[in-house]
Amino acid sequence: MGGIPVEKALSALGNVLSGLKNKIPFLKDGNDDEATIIDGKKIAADIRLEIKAEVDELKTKYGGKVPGLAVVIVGERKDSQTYVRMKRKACDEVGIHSFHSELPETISEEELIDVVKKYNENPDCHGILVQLPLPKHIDEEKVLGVISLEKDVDGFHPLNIGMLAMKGHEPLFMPCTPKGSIVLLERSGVELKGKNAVVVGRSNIVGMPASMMLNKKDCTVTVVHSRTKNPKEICRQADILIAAAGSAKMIKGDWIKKGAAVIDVGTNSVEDKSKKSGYALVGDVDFDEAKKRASFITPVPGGVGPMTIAMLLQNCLDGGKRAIEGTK
Ligand SMILES: Nc1nc(=O)c2c([nH]1)NC[C@@H]1CN(c3ccc(C(=O)N[C@@H](CCC(=O)O)C(=O)O)cc3)C=[N+]21
Repeated sequence: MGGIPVEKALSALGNVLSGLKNKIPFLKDGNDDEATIIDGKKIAADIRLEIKAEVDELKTKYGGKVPGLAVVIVGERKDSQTYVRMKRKACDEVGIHSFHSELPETISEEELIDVVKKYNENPDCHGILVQLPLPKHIDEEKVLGVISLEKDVDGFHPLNIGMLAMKGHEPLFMPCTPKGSIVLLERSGVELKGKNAVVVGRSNIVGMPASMMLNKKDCTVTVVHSRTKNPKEICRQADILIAAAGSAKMIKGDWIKKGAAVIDVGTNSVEDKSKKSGYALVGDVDFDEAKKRASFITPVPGGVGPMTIAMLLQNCLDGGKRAIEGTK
C-alpha cells in the first residue's frame, strides 16, 4: 500500500530537515535572521510522485482502471486557460485520465448544467472541476451545487463545506488551496496544535475553509477581513499566518510576529516592465520584509500555487479510489 515508502520517507525527512536546519544553530547556513523558504514546487513534485505510484497500483489491481477528472471551462479568459492547461499536464504526469469541455462564453446556465450532469452520470469520471470565475449571466453557486457530492474535487459543494465546519464530520473533499497550505506547514514540520492562527480573508474558496481546517487541527483561529478594525495588531499575534486577501504586498514586515510561519496565498499580477510578459506575480505578503521576521515563509510564485494542483490530483485519486474500490 501507499506507493514508494522509501523515497517517500526520505523526501519527507528532507523537507523536515531543511526546515529544522534554521532552528538548530550549528546546522544553519546563511543569515540567522532569515526565514526558511518553503519550496512549494518541490513538495508538490514529491506529492505528484506519491500519487503516480498509487494510480499505478490501482491500475494494476483493477484491470487498467484509473481515476478520471473532468475539467469544464467557459469562455476564453487567458488566466483560466493557463490554469486549465497546467491541470491537464499534471493529470497526464500522474496517469489520471482527463476529460475536457471547452464551452463558449454565450452558453446558457441550463446548457452548462446539462454538461455537469452528463459527467455526474459518467462512471469513468470521478471528479468534476468547473473553472471559476464563470461569466456574469451564470449563477456559480447553482452550477457548483449540481456537481455530485462524490465528484466534488474542488470541495466547493455546500454539503462538503458544511461537513468541514461540523464537529464529528469529515467532508468527502476539502478545497485544494487551503488544503495545500496546511500540507505545506505539516511537511515543513510546523506544529499546529494550540497555536494562534490568523487567516486574512474570508472567501468561500480560501479564507473561510482555511479557518475551518486550522480549527480542526486545534489552532485558535482569528479571521481578519476588510471590516476588521486593527488587522495589523491581530496579525502580530499570529504563530501561523495565512494571507488570502487578494491585495498585493498588503502584509508588511511589522505585521509579522517574530518566528511566525507565513503562508502567502495571494497571486496578484502587477505591472513589471522588466519582465517579458510585462507583469509579475506577487503575493499578499511583502516577502522581502516578512522573511526577516518569519521562521518559515512561502514564495509567490512557487509556494501555494503548485500545491493547489497537487491537492486537486490527490482529491481525484481519493474520489477515484472510493469509486473503483467500491468503498464510500
Ligand atoms: N474551480 C476552480 N478551482 C480552482 O482551483 C481554481 C479556479 N477554479 N479558478 C482559478 C483559481 C486559481 N488557481 C490556481 C492554480 C494554480 C496556480 C499555480 O500553480 N501558480 C503558480 C504560478 C503560475 C504562473 O506563473 O502563472 C505558482 O504560484 O507558482 C495558481 C492558481 C486555481 N483556481
